[in-house]
Amino acid sequence: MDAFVTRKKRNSTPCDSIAQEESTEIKLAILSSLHPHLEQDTLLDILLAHDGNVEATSQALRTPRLLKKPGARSAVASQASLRSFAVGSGSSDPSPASKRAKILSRKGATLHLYDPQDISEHTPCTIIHNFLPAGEANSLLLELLDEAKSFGKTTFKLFDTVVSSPHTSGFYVGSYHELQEQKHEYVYNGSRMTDVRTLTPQLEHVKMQVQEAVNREIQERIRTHYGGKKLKYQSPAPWSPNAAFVNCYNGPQESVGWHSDQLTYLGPRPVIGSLSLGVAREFRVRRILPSDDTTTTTINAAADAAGQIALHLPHNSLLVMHADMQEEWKHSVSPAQAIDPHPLAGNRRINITYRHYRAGFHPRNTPRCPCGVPAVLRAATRKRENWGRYFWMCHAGNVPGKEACAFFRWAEFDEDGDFVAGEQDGGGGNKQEKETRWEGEEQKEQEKGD
Ligand SMILES: O=C(O)CCC(=O)C(=O)O
Ligand SMILES: [Fe+2]
Repeated sequence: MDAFVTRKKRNSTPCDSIAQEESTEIKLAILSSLHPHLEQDTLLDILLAHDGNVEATSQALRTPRLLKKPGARSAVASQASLRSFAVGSGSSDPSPASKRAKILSRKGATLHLYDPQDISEHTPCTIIHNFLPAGEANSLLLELLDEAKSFGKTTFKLFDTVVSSPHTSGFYVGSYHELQEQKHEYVYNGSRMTDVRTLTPQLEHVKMQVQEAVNREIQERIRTHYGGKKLKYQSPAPWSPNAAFVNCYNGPQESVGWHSDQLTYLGPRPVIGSLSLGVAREFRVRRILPSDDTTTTTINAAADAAGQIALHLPHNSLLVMHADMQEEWKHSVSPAQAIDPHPLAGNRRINITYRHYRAGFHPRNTPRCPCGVPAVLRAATRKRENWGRYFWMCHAGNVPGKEACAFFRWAEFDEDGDFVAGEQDGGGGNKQEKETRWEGEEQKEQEKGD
């Protein structure tokens, strides 16, 4: 960890401000892995109180009397239903929507939403309770509890520290051919996946039901939230999942920290169908706020943490994360103080995220950086002027024994989120020359914007 904490700042590159934003997430990931029983908000508060110093924060957490009192602590606001609030309020403000917006904008508060209509109105998600016939949900739960016995924790390298996710997971694809491709061509956090499985007949069967429901919800979302037109870069093709990540959270302390799902293989504006089984847990979402101040990373992080919304995901609920989710919001499953055991699962929660890996984003089609590791696709969220743009960057920093290089390239897509002609870069050719040219151009572009 020392290497990370005392890491020297690199020379200014186009992705420096992005790296700074990332560093708060990384610090939180390290702290989460060292103190898995603590909520991300608490870790963030204490990290801020220790000026962003991970080592001091971790030391203080090991010795509670050393804790600096954070200046502004997160409040927790519980609101069973925004609708009942709006109806019951005697305020002179005529618009229920503006009343809701006021509650939602309360900085530092966590708002608990249960009602599907509230969730759909105020988050980029929709929820369907009692999604599968009860017997089918139970049978899938039992099968996946059994599968989960052999799941592992995802570990990844963050500078000199190997961090492992505080839950276990398994990855499933549709065919043996896809399984081989996943093992030998795809790269996650700089490593290859060794445990890839084929979808069980039950996972396949449920996939078809999820597919139908998600496509219906996408159309509804377009009608009710996007003014009748799909989002720019959202794929116009029907959503057809071809992979599933299955997560197992064994006990109240198992969790997943704040993140957005990787866009690298899903492409921009992806939609994800997420089915929860077993113990009910809290799924939190918060908006990503752009910030134009590159010097106060920790303050930005605090602003970022404002206005969390907690959704409750009971057994047999399908959550659709819509196309406005990954680029504009982050999500997490926070550790719970207490849970209600489930009759079949005990303390365990199973979550299946069905995803569509786009053929155009197969690693053979996407840029590789000079270190030979496929580049990672990210949405620019740091600076207001770059909002809505995407970039490819080196992910070698997460490969054990490799240093990240300075590779950075803005990504360009057509209206439907496919690469524009000439952008594809899987075939080699004048790759090095092209990359150097791109980097130079983007450096200039960035300087103009600063
Ligand atoms: O467990 C969940 O509900 C969410 C899991 C998740 O965010 C993920 O797998 O990326
Ligand atoms: Fe996720």
